[in-house]
Amino acid sequence: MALLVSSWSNGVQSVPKDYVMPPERRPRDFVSVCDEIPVIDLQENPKADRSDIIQQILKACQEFGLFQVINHGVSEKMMEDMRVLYHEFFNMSVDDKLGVYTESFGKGCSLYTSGLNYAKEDVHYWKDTLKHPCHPLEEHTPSWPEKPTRYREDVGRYALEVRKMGFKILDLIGEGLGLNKGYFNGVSQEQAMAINHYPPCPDPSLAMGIGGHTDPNLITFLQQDQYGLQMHKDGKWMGIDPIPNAFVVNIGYQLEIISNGKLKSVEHRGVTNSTTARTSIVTFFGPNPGLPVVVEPAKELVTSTNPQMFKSYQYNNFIVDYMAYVRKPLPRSGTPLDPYRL
Ligand SMILES: O=C(O)CCC(=O)C(=O)O
Ligand SMILES: [Fe+2]
Repeated sequence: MALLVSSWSNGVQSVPKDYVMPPERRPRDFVSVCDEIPVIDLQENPKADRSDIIQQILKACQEFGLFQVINHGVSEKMMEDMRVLYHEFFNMSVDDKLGVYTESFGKGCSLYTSGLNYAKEDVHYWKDTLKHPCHPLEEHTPSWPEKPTRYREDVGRYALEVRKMGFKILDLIGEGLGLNKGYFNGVSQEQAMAINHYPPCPDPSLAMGIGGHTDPNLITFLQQDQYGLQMHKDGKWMGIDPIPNAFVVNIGYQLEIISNGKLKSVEHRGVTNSTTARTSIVTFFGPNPGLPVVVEPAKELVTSTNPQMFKSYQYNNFIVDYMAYVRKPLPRSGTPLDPYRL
């Protein structure tokens, strides 16, 4: 438990040496917040009908692999309740957190620190994460934290609301790509949450909250309370403006493959700051990583002028390869998509 950054970092004056990133992995240059990242209003009105919204989403997924949504249907009250709940969670006593604490990332519900393999890392990330599966709820809520006492009920309701929003957005993407309605149902049975907590860091220029990575799943929805998220585009890191009550939506590897390369997955990372703790509440949709779900470019998108770009494969195998890739020491060559290209 002593390992959790939130349990030892309060008041530290300097970054401990096993958290000081080598120069090439530091946040480096000042990164400005990018105001080109699309903010899409999901509420249909006379000015923005469904086909307008679909076009905006597709364009954003092709150019950026990431966008923000507002008027998405998840109530502001519920988003605020989540912020308060997780603030309380990460400020609980060590004893209260012990029930879900694990030495490293694992299956089921776990509270762990840094990256996916603390023991084997040469340098650690300035982050603690609580993560757990969410669907179906009845199967997973018994493994969730018991404290704060409202945790299971409130997070359960949030997970259902985010699920509705998620499928609404997937339907819009599917319609825009010309896929059969419900195409994504078979590749989005898994819904999981990761709540990342980045305590204030005495020198954010030396440390990293979460290193650059691309999500392996289908699509990700992120709620954030402070600046810290950055995306990599055209060789540069760009900051993402935290808009109150918006969700950041980013494309994962599976959606890039299913769209036969039309939609782009996006590399992103999280930096720390010296004054305020930051918490991101992240929901991942994707195939079940424990099952041999077949993923491949949608047949509708493969034509003689648009030949198939990726192989057909089983998602459980993809995840094994992805985990092996992210556990390799840096710098790594290639990307986890390379072995799947045709
Ligand atoms: O905390 C953030 O802003 C990024 C989190 C993230 O990328 C992830 O959990 O996959
Ligand atoms: Fe991510």
